[in-house]
Amino acid sequence: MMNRWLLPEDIADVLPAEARKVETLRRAMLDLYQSYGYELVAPPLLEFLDSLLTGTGSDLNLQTFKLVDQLSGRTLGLRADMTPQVARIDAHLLNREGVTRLCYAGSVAHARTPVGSSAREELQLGAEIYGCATWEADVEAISLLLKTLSLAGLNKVHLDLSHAGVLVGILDGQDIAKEDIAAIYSLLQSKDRPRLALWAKCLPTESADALMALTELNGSCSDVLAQAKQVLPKNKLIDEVLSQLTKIFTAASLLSEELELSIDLADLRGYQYHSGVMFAAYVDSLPQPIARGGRYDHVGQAFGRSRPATGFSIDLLTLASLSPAIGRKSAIVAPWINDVELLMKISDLRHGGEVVIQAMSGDTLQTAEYLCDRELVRQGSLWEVKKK
Ligand SMILES: N[C@@H](Cc1c[nH]c[nH+]1)C(=O)O
Repeated sequence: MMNRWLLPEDIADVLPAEARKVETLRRAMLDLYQSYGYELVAPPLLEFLDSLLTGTGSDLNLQTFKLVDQLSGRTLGLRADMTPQVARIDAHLLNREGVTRLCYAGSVAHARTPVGSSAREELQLGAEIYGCATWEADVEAISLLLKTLSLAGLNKVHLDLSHAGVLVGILDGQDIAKEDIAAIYSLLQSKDRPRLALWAKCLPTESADALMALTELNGSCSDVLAQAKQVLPKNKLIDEVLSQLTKIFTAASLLSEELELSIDLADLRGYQYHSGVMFAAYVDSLPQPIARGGRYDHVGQAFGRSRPATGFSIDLLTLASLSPAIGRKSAIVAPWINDVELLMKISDLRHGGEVVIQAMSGDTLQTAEYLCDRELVRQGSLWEVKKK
């Protein structure tokens, strides 16, 4: 007989001790974001596909599960990323003029398992800043990301900076179709030098050389920035890209002593909606980035209001799996009998923060999360806590 509880590939249950860890981290992070003035939002799990994907690229479309709405007959998308939804909330619903800080935590699903991962469902946690076009917002996002990792016990972090505008700057002034730019972008993402060289042949020498040089522009920030100034074309867009990267690198290097910073100008791992500085954070024992973020100034525009935007997101399930274990909470065992004194005592203890488990008949109290090291025993007419 078919196993009825077989789960789809790369979809899994989260069992008690792990689920508690995830929830403890979720609460800690949302409190942290609140202490910085971020407001919590909760966009829906499902939306009409066209609005869910407004202002994003084909990469997010490929990642999105689709289903038919029985009420409207229209196609719905199950979100694969909450960032564009939060941009919609800022652009459309809040309609504020100044800087808006929003945070969120919710499930997202990927139609295809992301490279290097073994899960198609994530508990995405993130923080986004709208209405600030300058480096302070990017640095605040990076700083909050580092605090998030540190609160989860991960202090040794490597941050790779990149910029979605480099390619635009290299191809500036060339008559190249949008689809061709997307094709070059994905070759850069996969660092496919031979096929890039074929594309480069169609470009003027300066752009062709810069495109090929891009795949080598990675390493320590100051070296890469100095080299980039020499090999990339000299135009306004490239100047802007390099000056933004310099500002962010300088400010980020002051954030933590344990932070290692590097630049990889061909590391275009972000989604196609990213438009400016992008970053990816790496920790030991995970080959793929633990968190990603960056600028996406054009998503709000697609919702009718152009707003500068930057932020980061991280999968809480992955974060919890790398975070040191939380010790088992100790608990008090009480009998399940009709006794008003006992019920009052239990209520007081729970109110005071203790875990009290009332053992039912035949209950062997096998819990992954609680260590039952004390019990409630009757002393005359009173109930007292004694060591087991
Ligand atoms: N949601 C993006 C990261 C991001 C958040 N904000 C800006 N960028 C991702 O999953 O790659």
